[in-house]
Amino acid sequence: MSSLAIDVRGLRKSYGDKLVLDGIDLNVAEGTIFSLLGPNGAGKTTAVQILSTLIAADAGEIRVAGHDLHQNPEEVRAAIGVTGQFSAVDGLLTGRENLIMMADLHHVGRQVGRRRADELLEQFDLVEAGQKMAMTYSGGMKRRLDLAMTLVGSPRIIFLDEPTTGLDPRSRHNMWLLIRQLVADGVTVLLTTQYLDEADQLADQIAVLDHGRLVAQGTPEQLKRLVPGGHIRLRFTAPEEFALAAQVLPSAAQNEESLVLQVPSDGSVHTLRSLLARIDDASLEVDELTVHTPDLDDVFFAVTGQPTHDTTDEKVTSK
Ligand SMILES: Nc1ncnc2c1ncn2[C@@H]1O[C@H](COP(=O)(O)OP(=O)(O)OP(=O)(O)O)[C@@H](O)[C@H]1O
Repeated sequence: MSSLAIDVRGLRKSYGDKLVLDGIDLNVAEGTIFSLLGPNGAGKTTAVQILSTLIAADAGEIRVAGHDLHQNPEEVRAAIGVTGQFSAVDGLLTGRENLIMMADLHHVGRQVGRRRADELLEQFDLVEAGQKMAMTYSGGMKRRLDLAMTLVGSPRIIFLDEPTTGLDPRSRHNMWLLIRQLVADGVTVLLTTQYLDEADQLADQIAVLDHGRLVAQGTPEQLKRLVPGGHIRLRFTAPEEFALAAQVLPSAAQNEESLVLQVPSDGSVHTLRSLLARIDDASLEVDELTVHTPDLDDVFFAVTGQPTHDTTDEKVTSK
């Protein structure tokens, strides 16, 4: 038995002329969280659908839970759970009934099924809600129930396809706690997400998928090292101070509207000191100075050449 929960080599998939996965390799170690990160349409869902036996690949060697996916799809299915973007929750059933229905599908037996349903309602903070119809649930509750339903069959590997898309910050945070708990209990999680902070928060390993190709792979820290430095952000109140600073610091990216300069920086104290010296020498009145270490947004930009959709920073143009 290998210690890889998922081992993929040369996975390819096209829809007609459209190449969706262009020969990707993935190694997911048992008991870890692996995040497939990419923008809309990158091929994340397609990869999950293939790995969970829902659709067939055109090419590639794939082992999931130690089983060859082509030769032993039944064994793979028995070892995995999938929570997709489209919920399996039946709105006309109560939360508890949904869980019991799932237990029946897994043939776990009546008593065991009911006990498991109650344990999961407890674990997912749905004890009270468990008696109510799922159609009355909030988005966060529905996602929790959906994940709980995935766990009824005690899978060793769980595929979570964008588990927090559309959730408010608190519900996202709750979901993260639950996902971490699953891994602490020994489950392996393959998680797709468009959210850099989610991959950063949860993943042991991240693979960045763009147009069907893996453009970067590593731990969050390794990926951040791809973008040395980050920047120091200087904000001014007076336009003339901003203009003067732009002359003194020609390497800085400028945003004239918000009077902000971004000076590239390797994050070292030395660089910060020399910047402060230049500011002092030119007697610049800086309203605010902040140091930004690189985050996954920077990585994403560096490896795909495009910003992520949820970048909230003001627009800063390079000179
Ligand atoms: N059944 C299909 N037939 C034709 N094209 C498809 C089909 N399913 C997906 N595609 C295309 O394959 C590409 C990858 O889609 P996929 O859903 O895997 O991306 P994704 O990274 O999961 O994006 P999202 O975040 O929007 O779910 C897209 O261009 C999509 O339009």
